[in-house]
Amino acid sequence: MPLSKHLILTGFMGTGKTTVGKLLAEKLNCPLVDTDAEVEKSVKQSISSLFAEKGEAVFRDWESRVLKEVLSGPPRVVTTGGGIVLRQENRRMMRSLGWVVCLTADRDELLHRLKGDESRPLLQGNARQKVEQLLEERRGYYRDSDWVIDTTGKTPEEVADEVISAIQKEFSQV
Ligand SMILES: Nc1ncnc2c1ncn2[C@@H]1O[C@H](COP(=O)(O)OP(=O)(O)O)[C@@H](O)[C@H]1O
Ligand SMILES: O=C(O)C1=C[C@@H](OP(=O)(O)O)[C@@H](O)[C@H](O)C1
Ligand SMILES: [Mg+2]
Repeated sequence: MPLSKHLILTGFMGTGKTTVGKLLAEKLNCPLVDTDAEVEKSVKQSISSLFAEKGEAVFRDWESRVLKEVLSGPPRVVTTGGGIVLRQENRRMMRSLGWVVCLTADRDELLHRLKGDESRPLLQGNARQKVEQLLEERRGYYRDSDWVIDTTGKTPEEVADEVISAIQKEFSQV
């Protein structure tokens, strides 16, 4: 199904953006891009090693650059990193060029999904404390979206179907 605008997934780490985005792209038969994967391709290193070598600010610059480039292309399912909402320019671009669907999940479910994960530099160490602090800092930004979908207790497949039915009215305008 052709999209008339980007379908952008935002939300905290572990809410399932990357997983659900893949299912959405399959179900809608449309192209998919993940901003983290694009950053990794551009810098030719993993996000963890980019954070370790250059720090978060350099990652954020790459993230904004990649978002701008992705959103200037044809409509796609766009999965983002959880911190993309931190910059106002990113939030503005996403709201004006796409439908923004924010995924959420209960804190305990996030911790369960992310347990033992070593690929997310911001959660290394005391993950519970870091999740709580970052959720608190970002809560307002995540609310700035067209739809908020709670994924707690749902399979990725169920979440993808819920996203599709939420935006169905808009699809029929295509
Ligand atoms: N709805 C879900 N229920 C259970 N586990 C999930 C769900 N969505 C994602 N996961 C798992 O949680 C982890 C993080 O998912 P991921 O898609 O990478 O999240 P994000 O991109 O939002 O950080 C993965 O191990 C994934 O398999
Ligand atoms: O929330 C964040 O600041 C981040 C989320 C990660 O993406 P996911 O949300 O896909 O895990 C990745 O962009 C990076 O580790 C920073
Ligand atoms: Mg992801």
